[in-house]
Amino acid sequence: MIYLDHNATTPVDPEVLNAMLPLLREHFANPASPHPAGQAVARLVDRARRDVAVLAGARPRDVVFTSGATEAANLAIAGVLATAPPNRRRVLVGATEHPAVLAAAQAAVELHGGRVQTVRVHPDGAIDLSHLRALLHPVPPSTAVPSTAVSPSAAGSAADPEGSGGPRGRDQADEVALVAVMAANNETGALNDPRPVAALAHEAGALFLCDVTQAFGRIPVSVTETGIDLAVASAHKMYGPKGTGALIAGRPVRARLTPLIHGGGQERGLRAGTLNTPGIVGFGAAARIAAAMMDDEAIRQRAQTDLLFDLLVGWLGADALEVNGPVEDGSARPGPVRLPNTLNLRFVGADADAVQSCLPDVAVSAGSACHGGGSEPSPVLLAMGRSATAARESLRFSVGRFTTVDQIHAAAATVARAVLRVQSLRAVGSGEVPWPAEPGEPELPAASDRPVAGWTGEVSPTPGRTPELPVPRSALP
Ligand SMILES: Cc1ncc(COP(=O)(O)O)c(C=O)c1O
Ligand code: FES
Repeated sequence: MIYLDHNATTPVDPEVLNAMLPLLREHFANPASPHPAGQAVARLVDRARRDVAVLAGARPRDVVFTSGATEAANLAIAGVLATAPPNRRRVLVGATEHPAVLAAAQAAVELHGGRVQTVRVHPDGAIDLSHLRALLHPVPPSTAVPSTAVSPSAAGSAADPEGSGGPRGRDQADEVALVAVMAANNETGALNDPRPVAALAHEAGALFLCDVTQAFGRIPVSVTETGIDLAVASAHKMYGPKGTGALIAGRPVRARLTPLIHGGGQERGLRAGTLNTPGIVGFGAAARIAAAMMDDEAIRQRAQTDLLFDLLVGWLGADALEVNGPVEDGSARPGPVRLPNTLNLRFVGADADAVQSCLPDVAVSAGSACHGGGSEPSPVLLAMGRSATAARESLRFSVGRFTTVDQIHAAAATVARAVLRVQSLRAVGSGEVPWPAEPGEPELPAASDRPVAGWTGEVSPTPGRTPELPVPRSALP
C-alpha cells in the first residue's frame, strides 16, 4: 500500500510511540495525584505542554489539551458565543472551513443565538479579505448605527449559508463575535496568512479563531506573532496519536470561555476529565520532532508533490489535469501559498470515485475523509467555484514523512493507468469508442450503468494513447 493520504491522518512516528509507551507501563499514575508517582507523570505532561506551546509560538499555560481539533473548535466557538454581549453574536467562517468549525459554529448560534455567515474564498482557495472586510463592516462607517444602540433581536438566529451577507443595512448591524479562518485547507493545502485576518477581526472588535490543524508541524505557526486568539490542532495530523489535540488561547481569551465538559478542574477548569497522558506525551514528542524536521520535510515533500505532478502530466498530458488550489508560479503572491505535502488534482473526464476504485494499492482521497466515499461533490471545491463535475473528478494526494520517491513514481504510474481506464470506460459509455468486446460476448451495459468498483477487466485505452505509458517528460531519477 502506498499511503498518500496524510491529511486524513498520519502514522504514529516510532519515536512518538517510544515516548508514549512508558505512560502505558510504569508511568501510569494520575498527574493530578500529589504523590511522587503522580508528580512524575505531571512533569511529563508539563514537558509536552511546553513542546506544543513552542511549536505554536505560545506560552505553555495557553495550551488546553482536548481530544482533538474538533473538540477544541467546539470549546472555542461555543465558549466565545456563550459570553458574547447580546449585540455581538455573528460568527464569520471561511467557506472552506472543516466541518469541525462549520458545524460547531452552527450549533453554537443555535444554542446561544446569533448567526453564521460565510466568507468567500478566491478560486485558488485563499480567503477573500475584501469579502471578510465587507461582512465585518456591513454599514459604511459614516452611516453606521452605534453598536450599543442595536437591538439584540436584530441579530436574529438564521444562518446565512450563501455567504452573501445579505443586503447591507440595519439588520446587519449586529456585531461580529468571532472570525474563523483556517491556516491551511485540508483538501487543497491552500494557505491563509493569519495576520491580515487577525488585523481585520480585531479592528472590528472580534476574536480570531484559526484552525491550524493541517499547518501545525508542517509550516511555521506562531499564534502570538500573527494575532491568532484561538488556535485548534490535532496530534494525529503530525505523527502523534489519535484522540489528542489542543486549544491554544492566551489568558484574556481563555477567561471568556466556558467549558463544554464539566467535572474536575483539569486544564484550568476548561476541560474536565483525567488527562489522556499517553496521548498528551505523544503529542509533545510529535511537536518536538516536527519542530526539528519541519524545514527539511517541507523541502522534501514539496519536491515529491512537484514530482508527482510532473509525472502525471508526463503520463496523461497537461490538458488532462487541473490543480485545485494555489499554484506557486513565483508571481502571484510572495511566499508559500500551498502546503508542501498536498496536491489536489482534477483528472478531466475521470470520476474520482471510479479512479479510486481502480487504485486498491494507493490510498488517496476524494474530498475530505469525512466526505470520502459519498457521492456529494466536495463543498470545499464548490466554494472555490469548481463545477460539480470538476469536483467529482478531483483527488487529493498528501505525502508524508515516510513517503519515498520510489513510491511517488509507482503511484503516478498506477494513478495514470487508473485514470486512462476510467476515461476509456466513459468513452465507451458515451459511444465515442466501441466497446472492445470479443465477438459473441453479450453486450455490456453503458459505463455509467456499470458498477466500477471491483471491476478488473482490461479495456483498450483511448485512441492516441498506447497501453505502454510514455516516459514522463520530467521524470527524476
Ligand atoms: C483542517 C481540519 N480541522 C479539523 C480537523 C478535525 O480534527 P479531529 O478529527 O482530529 O478532531 C481536521 C481533520 O480532518 C482537519 O483537517
Ligand atoms: S475529520 Fe477531517 S475530514 Fe473528516
